[in-house]
Amino acid sequence: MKKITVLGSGSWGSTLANILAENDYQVCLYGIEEDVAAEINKSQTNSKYLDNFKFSKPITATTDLAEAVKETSGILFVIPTAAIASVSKQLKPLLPTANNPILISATKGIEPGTKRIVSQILEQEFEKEVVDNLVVVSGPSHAENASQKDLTTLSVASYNEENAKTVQKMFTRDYVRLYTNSDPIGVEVGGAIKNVLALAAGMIAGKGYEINALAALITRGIRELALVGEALGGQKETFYGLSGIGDLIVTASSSNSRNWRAGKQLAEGQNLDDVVNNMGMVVEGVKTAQAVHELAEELKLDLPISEAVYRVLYEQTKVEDEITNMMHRPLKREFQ
Ligand SMILES: NC(=O)C1=CN([C@@H]2O[C@H](COP(=O)(O)OP(=O)(O)OC[C@H]3O[C@@H](n4cnc5c(N)ncnc54)[C@H](OP(=O)(O)O)[C@@H]3O)[C@@H](O)[C@H]2O)C=CC1
Ligand SMILES: O=C(CO)COP(=O)(O)O
Repeated sequence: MKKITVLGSGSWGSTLANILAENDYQVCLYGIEEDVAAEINKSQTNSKYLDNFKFSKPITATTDLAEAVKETSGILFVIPTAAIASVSKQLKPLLPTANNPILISATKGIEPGTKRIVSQILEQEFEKEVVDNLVVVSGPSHAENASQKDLTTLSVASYNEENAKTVQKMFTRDYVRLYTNSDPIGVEVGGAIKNVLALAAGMIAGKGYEINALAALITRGIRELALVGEALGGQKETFYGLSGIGDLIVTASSSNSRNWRAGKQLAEGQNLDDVVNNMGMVVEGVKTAQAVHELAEELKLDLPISEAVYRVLYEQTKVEDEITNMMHRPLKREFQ
């Protein structure tokens, strides 16, 4: 039985760990919370992050990184973007060289300040050849739904096609279908930027707007996602696939989205610190909104929705004022 290490014992880490266990991998889930690891080892549940969920086949959990990666053949990153650099630094001296484990990232975000996507963070922490073999898994997939076996599709992207095919097989189930993709940058950027747009979707819902507004947000939003994605080196068609428009649809239309819920709570008048602290799970769009703002300034990109989200988060502007301003922008052609 091949061992796979999953870094991150939250909702998505547990869901992906379960799929691997169902496919007969020996799964070791690493996290920083002793109580979560103890519960998983005792009862095969993770009640802090997933309701009505039990691992289908036994897995083990640990807070010891060295134990987690010992003799592993694959390492899956499912921790928040903000933790990728520090965990990679701890991981580097522990990496088993004998079996050269495949690295996989399911984390979705852009780091503010450095404006790095996850693969660029990993590239600076590990040798280049490690990252050339990296596989990115992303797409429309709420943990709450996939863990209950809702039909789920994902992109699996790598410059190394063999690795992409290997990971495609690792996660394939009768309820999970994956498509290989050779544009990891486009897949990563789509997965990160949709979180900012999902915050906006939650904000319009919080102000009582309905399906017309949501359709406008998704359609004008995908334009922003594609603009940033192309500027960062992604391929246009990727943004109209599962990791782009697909993930934007799921995240902008479901109350299972942490980003959508955060946007709604902000529009209802809660402050950002309370929203983030009370969520109990990572809201990646909050930091990514700052990174996207920095990218918009540097690359001179016109991103009205993302910039409105940034101002609500970091300049305390009111959602209703941002909506009014958006609707009163100069009239223009749909396609410039
Ligand atoms: N949830 C979902 O449906 C999906 C999430 N994703 C992406 O997956 C990533 C993880 O999300 P999700 O599972 O929802 O997040 P959660 O908040 O549910 O879980 C993240 C886990 O990582 C832990 N963690 C934080 N810092 C560290 C660290 N330094 N070392 C080890 N563990 C750490 C957290 O612990 P603590 O809580 O104590 O901080 C928590 O257990 C995000 O990038 C997200 O965008 C992608 C697809 C679907
Ligand atoms: O990435 C996700 C779904 O594909 C999860 O989005 P949230 O982090 O907003 O819940």
